[in-house]
Amino acid sequence: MRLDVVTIFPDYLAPLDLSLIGKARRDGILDVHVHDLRTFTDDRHRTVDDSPLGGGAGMVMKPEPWARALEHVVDAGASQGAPVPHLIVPGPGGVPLTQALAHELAQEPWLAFACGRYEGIDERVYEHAGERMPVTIVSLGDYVLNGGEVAVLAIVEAVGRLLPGVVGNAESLVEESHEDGLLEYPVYTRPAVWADGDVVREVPPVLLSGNHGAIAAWRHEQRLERTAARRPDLLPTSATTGALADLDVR
Ligand SMILES: O=C(OCc1ccccc1)c1cn[nH]c1
Repeated sequence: MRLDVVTIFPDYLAPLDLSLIGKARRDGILDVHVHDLRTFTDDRHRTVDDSPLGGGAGMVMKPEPWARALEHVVDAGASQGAPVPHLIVPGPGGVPLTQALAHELAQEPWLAFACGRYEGIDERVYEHAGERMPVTIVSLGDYVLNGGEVAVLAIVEAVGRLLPGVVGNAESLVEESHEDGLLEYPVYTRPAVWADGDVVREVPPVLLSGNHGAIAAWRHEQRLERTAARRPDLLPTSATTGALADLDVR
């Protein structure tokens, strides 16, 4: 998969050289290109923003540098088996990033990311890009960041880890939170009995029983309880009125 990122803070994307994503790049699974938006300005001050027309606080990102930058990305990556990338623009007003969306994006040969800053990007950039490539505004959640770079790191990690060969043990991708609509169960490791100062903390005995059926059942129960307690919105309504309704969830 080819990834292009356009930003005024290229250094913000340095973490993409680390850990699993960094290894995926070295293994040739990911081909990441970061572009500095200021490369595509045409004035001495390399201006990327200006005051909002119609008034209001803050600054808006100018359209011309973005149009030039996106044209450069399309020209640079044309050999991807796709003539254009799917442009992802992080923003508070976008569609929610979900595990389902991450799986969809992981199927694509070429993604490009536009990192907004200030009060946002001139709306005509979305129109201009939308005439040339698919454009999706993606939100990480209902809060406001100062720019899209942090969101791009999150989206690239959520998508990249789904690509074959990136996560060593593909088993660990199954039964995660949200993979099948339930939160994950609690996990434990040695010591089975932890002397935490003068408090002794033990692991649920079922996990030491060797009874894999009982362990699977206990884990499923834990996932239902946690989902009912923390994210009832994820549960189908039938479940909340049925078996779960009388669960003692704190
Ligand atoms: O703030 C966000 O994106 C950065 C951004 C983009 C455009 C203008 C200002 C800030 C964001 C919040 N949830 N998901 C993304």
